[in-house]
Amino acid sequence: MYRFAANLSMLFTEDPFLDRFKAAQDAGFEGVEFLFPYEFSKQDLKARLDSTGLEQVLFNLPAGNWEKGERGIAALPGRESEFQLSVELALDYAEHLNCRKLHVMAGICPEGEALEACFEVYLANLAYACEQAQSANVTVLIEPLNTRAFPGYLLSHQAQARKIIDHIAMPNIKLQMDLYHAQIMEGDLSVLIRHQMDYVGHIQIAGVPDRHEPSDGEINYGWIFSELAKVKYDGWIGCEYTPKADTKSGLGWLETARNIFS
Ligand SMILES: O=C(O)C(=O)[C@@H](O)CO
Ligand SMILES: [Mg+2]
Repeated sequence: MYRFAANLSMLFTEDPFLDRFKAAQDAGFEGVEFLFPYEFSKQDLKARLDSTGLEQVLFNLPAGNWEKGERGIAALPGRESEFQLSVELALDYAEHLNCRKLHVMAGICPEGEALEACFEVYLANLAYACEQAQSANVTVLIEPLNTRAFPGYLLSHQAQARKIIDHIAMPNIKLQMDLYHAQIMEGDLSVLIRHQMDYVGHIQIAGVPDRHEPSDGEINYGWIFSELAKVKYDGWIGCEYTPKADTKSGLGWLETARNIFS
């Protein structure tokens, strides 16, 4: 049966970042994920994992200048050396935190650059990242993002991700299937899940349209969890949403899910 990971970039933000590990443990999570660990030392992060017994499930490679609107550099021509350094840094953290999954963000094709040129760089960088990650037993994940929240992001559809994974043709590249993004871009989630399952390395969830608790909005996650059980998904489910109020009071949905699927 799948396990739930708290996304510490979005959950428990009532607490300072390093204290969110304990908050996640207290709330019954078994694992954590987050966007970027790099402003903290890997030793401090490891100490929090050790003291809570939580598993570090996933984090992202550095994604360029986030404040200035960058959303990844893997597809940005001219940034290849920076990308290679980012792979090295992320793998160093992953090894220390015993983390087996890294999300590589493609980015937004800069104005004036041809889309084809960005895709060419993206494919070459992904192949490089997979080669580097292979000996560390790390899987590289790519995630289609919705264009409402991430306008111009290069990867926005599930079929596009499958093509890329087929093209790279390495055993350690998989799909990060975020059902919040998939619902906004495509819908028909039950069929999508059946269709994509062989490619999936990680799943994330949130309510649609506002990215609040999974129980809030148009997706029936009770139904989705049984669909995942039917296709024998036994990986992690990353809880990547912005709580409507405080994190803890919004966790009723998790208790319900655990009761049904334990
Ligand atoms: O926003 C998401 O969805 C993610 O999973 C992030 O890693 C990218 O912002
Ligand atoms: Mg996501």
